[in-house]
Amino acid sequence: MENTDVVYGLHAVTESLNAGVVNKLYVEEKLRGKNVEKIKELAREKKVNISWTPKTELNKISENGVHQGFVARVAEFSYADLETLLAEVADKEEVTFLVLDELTDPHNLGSIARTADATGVDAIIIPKHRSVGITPTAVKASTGALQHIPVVRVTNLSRTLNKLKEVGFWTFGTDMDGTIYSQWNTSGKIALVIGNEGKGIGQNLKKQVDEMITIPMVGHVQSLNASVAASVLMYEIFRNRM
Ligand SMILES: C[S@@+](CC[C@H](N)C(=O)[O-])C[C@H]1O[C@@H](n2cnc3c(N)ncnc32)[C@H](O)[C@@H]1O
Repeated sequence: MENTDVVYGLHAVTESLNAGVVNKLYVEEKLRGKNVEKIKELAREKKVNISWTPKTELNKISENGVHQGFVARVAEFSYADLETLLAEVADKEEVTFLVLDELTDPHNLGSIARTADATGVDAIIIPKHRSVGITPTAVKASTGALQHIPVVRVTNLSRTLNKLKEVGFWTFGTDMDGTIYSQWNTSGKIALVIGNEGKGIGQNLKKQVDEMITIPMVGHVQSLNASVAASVLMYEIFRNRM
C-alpha cells in the first residue's frame, strides 16, 4: 500500500510547494545544481524548511520511488465535492468533466491529469471502489497537475452520470465502435468517460451515455492505452473550443 501523504520527484514536489500543501520537505544532502537552487528559492518563498537528508533515507520515505533527490510530506489529498463543483460551473457555457471508469494504473491517472490540466478540463471524477486513487506515483506521473485539478470521488458512476445529465451535461463514452471523434459535437457541458485498461467501459455506462466516441485505428492492435486515448479526446475538445 503506498503512503498517500508522500510525493516525490522534482515536478511533483515543485507543484506541491506551489499548491501550498507541503508539510515537510526533504532534499538529498549531497545534491547540488540548478534544480536544488530552484527548490530552495521556492521553499523560502513558501516558508517551508528543507531537511537535508541522505539518499538511503529518501529511498525509505518514498518507498523506493524515483525521487530524484526531492521528497515531500504533504497534507492528505483533499478530494473535491461534486455539488460544490457543479455550483461553481453552473454559469459556464462550456465545461468538461472526465470520468474514469475503474482505471487501476496510477501512471495512467497521472498522465491523464497532466493532459487534463494542459487542456483546461474542469474536473476528474473517479469511483471510490475498484479504482486507483491519488497515490504518490499518480502525483509524480501527473508532474504535480493532481495538486491543481479537482478530483471528485463518487460511490456510483452511473448515479453520477444521471446527476450530470439532470444539470445539463451531455455524456459520452469511448470505445472502438462509435462516432468518429472528428465528427463529435463537443459544445456545451460534457462528461467524457474513459474505460478500464482491460475491460473498457462497463456495459451499463455504455447504455447510459448519450453517444459513444471512437478514435479510428488502422493497425494491428485492438485499442489505444487509456491515457493516450483520453489525451487525444481532451485535445479534440480543446481544439474545438479554441
Ligand atoms: C485499453 S482500452 C480498453 C480496451 C477494452 N478491451 C475495450 O474493449 O474497450 C482503455 C480505454 O481507452 C479508451 N480507448 C482506447 N482506444 C480507444 C479508441 N480507439 N477509441 C476510443 N477510445 C479508446 C477507452 O475509453 C477504453 O475503455
